[in-house]
Amino acid sequence: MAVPATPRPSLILPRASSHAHSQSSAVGPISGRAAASRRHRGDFVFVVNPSGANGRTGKQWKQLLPHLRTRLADQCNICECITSGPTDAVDVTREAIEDGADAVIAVGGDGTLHEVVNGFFSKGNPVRALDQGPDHSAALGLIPLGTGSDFARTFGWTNNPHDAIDRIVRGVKSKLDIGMMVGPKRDPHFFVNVADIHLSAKAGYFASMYKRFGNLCYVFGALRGFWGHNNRDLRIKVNEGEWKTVHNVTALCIGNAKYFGGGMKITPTADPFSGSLEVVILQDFKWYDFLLKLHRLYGGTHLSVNGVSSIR
Ligand SMILES: Nc1ncnc2c1ncn2[C@@H]1O[C@H](COP(=O)(O)OP(=O)(O)OP(=O)(O)O)[C@@H](O)[C@H]1O
Repeated sequence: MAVPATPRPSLILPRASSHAHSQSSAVGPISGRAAASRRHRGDFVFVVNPSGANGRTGKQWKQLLPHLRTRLADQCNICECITSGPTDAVDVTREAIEDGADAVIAVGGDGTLHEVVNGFFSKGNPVRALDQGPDHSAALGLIPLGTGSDFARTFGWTNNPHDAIDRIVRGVKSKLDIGMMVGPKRDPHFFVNVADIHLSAKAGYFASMYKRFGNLCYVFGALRGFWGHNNRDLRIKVNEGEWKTVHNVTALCIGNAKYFGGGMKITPTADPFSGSLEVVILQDFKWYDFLLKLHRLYGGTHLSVNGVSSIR
């Protein structure tokens, strides 16, 4: 699917679902001071995870808020929502959009962003404002302040919140692909970065115990994940092809964007504006293979390593 190339988008509009279609109701760029006073002031909701980056997100947010208010004062009303625990950001986002928010901005890491993205949907459908016209849409935004903040890396963004505020003030928007996961009985679940199965999913789980070590938490999490890990045969089907068995799978990663694990460029050719996903499969990896090939993972040069394959 052709998507206009937009340099470094600051606010991004999720496509309605998967890669199938795009919303036509993108809001235009935020205009200058004079025009802003004549037209609707946007309501921007900042969903902040105070526990992100081992508690650093909450502290940074407190320092940032006065600056943010000054920078955005002319453009929008600012609403601050501090999450109370896991999954809270999903509900807060849904409520904000139903109440007519013009943008919901995740403040934190990839976990917070993931919850905010899922708040844009309910039972697989885009959430809509209750008393705005059908043309109204809410934008997704990000102030990356997490441990890994891996989604932001694909755009070359760092954890510098002042840069993020500059992007929000500039107000450039772009449509973004969103991946969709459908289980046998559950509502669809959406992802914007990398979805993964088996060892790397365990690594993400265990990494949460080592966040105090910064990005290294993902390396420690992976090594912990290898403890008692068995590579497994998986049956997979890609792009409406035939089902095939892939033997001794260590991890299977489906990338809409390039990075996970605190800077590992796991799906190096993924592009969230391309309309397609990249699938990378690691086969028959042991913990020592992971350590020996770690530099290749960080550099995104692992696709030529034995036991690694990529499908688009
Ligand atoms: N108030 C809270 N207390 C504890 N946990 C929370 C709270 N709010 C959100 N969370 C959970 O914290 C998880 C991790 O947060 P987040 O992703 O922002 O930071 P991080 O893990 O440091 O960053 P990254 O995922 O980029 O490495 C989220 O997935 C969310 O479920």
